[in-house]
Amino acid sequence: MSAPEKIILADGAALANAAAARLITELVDAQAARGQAHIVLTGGSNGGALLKAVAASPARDVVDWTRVDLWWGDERFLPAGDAERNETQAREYLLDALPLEPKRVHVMAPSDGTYGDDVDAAAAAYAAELEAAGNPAFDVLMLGVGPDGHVASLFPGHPGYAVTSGTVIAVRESPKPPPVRISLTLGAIGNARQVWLLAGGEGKAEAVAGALGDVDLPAGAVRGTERTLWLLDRAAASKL
Ligand SMILES: O=C(O)[C@H](O)[C@@H](O)[C@H](O)[C@H](O)COP(=O)(O)O
Repeated sequence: MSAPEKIILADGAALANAAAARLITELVDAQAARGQAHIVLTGGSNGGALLKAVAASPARDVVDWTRVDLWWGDERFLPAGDAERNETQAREYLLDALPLEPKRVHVMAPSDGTYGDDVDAAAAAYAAELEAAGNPAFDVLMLGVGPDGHVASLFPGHPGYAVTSGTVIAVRESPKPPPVRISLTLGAIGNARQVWLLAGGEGKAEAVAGALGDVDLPAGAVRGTERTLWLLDRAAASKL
């Protein structure tokens, strides 16, 4: 478990660019050390901006994308191709432009896929996929932070936050729409070498201050084994 550290950037654009540059470097380092890299993507605006910044970076070509495994921290349980799916957005912002190995792109099932609308079966299938890959220690796991202090689809006071076993859960009645989701558990998140929390904008300031203070929030509960890094802009850091 690593103690939280923070880096404060001027604004949202600087936050996205700094996180993108850092991600590219970490991917290169992980591949040099271990031959491959596992990263976990997040939904949300800050995670999306990071992916767009990677897409726009000339440095992205130093990564061997054919040896990157992509996972998701959470997914909105919607039909394949739905514009609100985190997968759909990630493909549009970055993935479609990369020479990825399709079998290394580990998407959480849509609501009209193999498991139909059975979100429990879809969550179990993702846990099985992680297990089949050896429950990898993710090199970098990125998380957006909600104004209520949620990360992935683990919401304060919601049952998923209290789950202490297993790697993947089905989430119902999510306070943030859509209501049905799939999420990594706190335990699975804690298996990452590096956990990065991305938060930009004034709307996040209270959650950031609470999570880095002593409020019991999912954003404050996550830790990487080697590093827990908050990447903030000035507005999100304004209540620290
Ligand atoms: O699927 C999702 O909605 C998320 O993965 C969620 O956890 C998100 O990252 C935060 O809500 C922050 O989102 P914003 O960056 O858009 O505020």
